[in-house]
Amino acid sequence: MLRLFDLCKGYQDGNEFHAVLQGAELTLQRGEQVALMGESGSGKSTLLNLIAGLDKADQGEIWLAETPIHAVTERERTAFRRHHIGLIFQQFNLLPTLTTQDNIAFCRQLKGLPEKPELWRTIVSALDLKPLLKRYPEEMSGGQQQRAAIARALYMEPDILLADEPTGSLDERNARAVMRLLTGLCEQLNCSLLLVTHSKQVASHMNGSIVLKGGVLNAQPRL
Ligand SMILES: Nc1ncnc2c1ncn2[C@@H]1O[C@H](COP(=O)(O)OP(=O)(O)OP(=O)(O)O)[C@@H](O)[C@H]1O
Repeated sequence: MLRLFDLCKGYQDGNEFHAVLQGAELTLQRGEQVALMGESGSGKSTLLNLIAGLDKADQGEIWLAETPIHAVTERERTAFRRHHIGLIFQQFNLLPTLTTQDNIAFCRQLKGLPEKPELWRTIVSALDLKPLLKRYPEEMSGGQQQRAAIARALYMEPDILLADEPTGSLDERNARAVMRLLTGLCEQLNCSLLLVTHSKQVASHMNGSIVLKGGVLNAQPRL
């Protein structure tokens, strides 16, 4: 599903070039669920942004299924993202003018898929979003917005889900429930999951872990 070859990305910092990714390589099979770990500032969000096609690598290749994300135009990357990639980012990115209900439906509509009431009910109930469906993002707490963002990403039935600390704003009980839902639904939808976390407990829900260190990715033994 996802293959990364020799991925390099850095940022200019005044007169100095700060290398973040220095030849990162990864293969993620369809349906595989992997935790992406690494110290703060090691480049995990940078890596997700490149895979999502929101930023361009300096060097290397990103293949999602048969699409060379590194080589297509920005327009093609956007179209690919809408159809195939679910995103749960740290800033949630809910549309402020839409209610929770409309935010959750939004990405599925963009993809041109018809509604799927059974999947809707499963997601809304598992994430405990029913009482919040009519609320706008500004009327919700960080954890509630995070749950809405998770629902939106899952309801579009992506081929791959990129999640940046999706339980970071949740208490332990909610975090466990959300991880069960995320991993269970990804399995049901045969969706690959690459999930950034600092928590070994969260990582233990996944098939495996990789650690980003010194700009490269290293597979970790099973936790
Ligand atoms: N747009 C940018 N311009 C300059 N430097 C950047 C930019 N984005 C990220 N960086 C730098 O790249 C490095 C990696 O940042 P990134 O956010 O990917 O790390 P992270 O592993 O996701 O961190 P955290 O766990 O704290 O979220 C950091 O040193 C950061 O300051």
